[in-house]
Amino acid sequence: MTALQQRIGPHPDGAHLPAHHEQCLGCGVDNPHGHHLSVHREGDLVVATHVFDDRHVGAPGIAHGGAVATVLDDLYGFLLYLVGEPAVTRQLVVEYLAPVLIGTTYRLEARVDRREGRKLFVNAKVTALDGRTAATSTAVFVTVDAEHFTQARPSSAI
Ligand SMILES: CCCCCCCCCCCCCC(=O)SCCNC(=O)CCNC(=O)[C@H](O)C(C)(C)COP(=O)(O)OP(=O)(O)OC[C@H]1O[C@@H](n2cnc3c(N)ncnc32)[C@H](O)[C@@H]1OP(=O)(O)O
Repeated sequence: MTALQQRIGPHPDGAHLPAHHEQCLGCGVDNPHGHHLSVHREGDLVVATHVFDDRHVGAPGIAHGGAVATVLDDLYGFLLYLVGEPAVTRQLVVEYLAPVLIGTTYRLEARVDRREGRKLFVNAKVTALDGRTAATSTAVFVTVDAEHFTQARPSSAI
């Protein structure tokens, strides 16, 4: 069984979901520049509690918009464990409703809205603990076969 197949699951409700791989910018524990996202399943949602730190600053004290997009993109990547098929981002849209503050705890959640053939229409939001939504997002992922991930270099990482 490949590492990719092992990650497909199934993953029961409440389960912690495994990182895409150790070096993943979003969730890999061995990436020193990464966000070290820790994600679990809540029903049809994938959820993370996340704090952006000084490595991800844009304007002083505020998370860089690209860092927020990175984390959302990676969070969507955990929905694939629920879908049970690999897919990649074709389109990513982020609405920045309020500054995402460095050193502040946010709840991130994502879900699959609908599927049309190979296309997965997904959405997400970033919410402060006081309930205010700082960002919302939609994305289109397209399912791919395992060979998609071996184009860049031979690897069994994912
Ligand atoms: C389960 C376990 C998973 C394990 C985890 C895995 C690792 C995950 C890591 C996660 C890390 C985080 C995530 C990352 O960072 S993923 C990394 C960033 N993303 C990429 O590198 C993807 C690069 N792009 C590609 O490789 C190709 O373009 C793909 C493979 C995506 C599609 O090229 P392909 O030639 O195969 O397909 P197609 O061009 O015919 O298009 C297919 C369909 O899509 C429709 N379409 C196109 N655009 C749009 C749009 N904007 N709105 C709505 N629909 C759109 C299009 O009309 C067509 O529809 P239809 O005609 O079929 O009806």
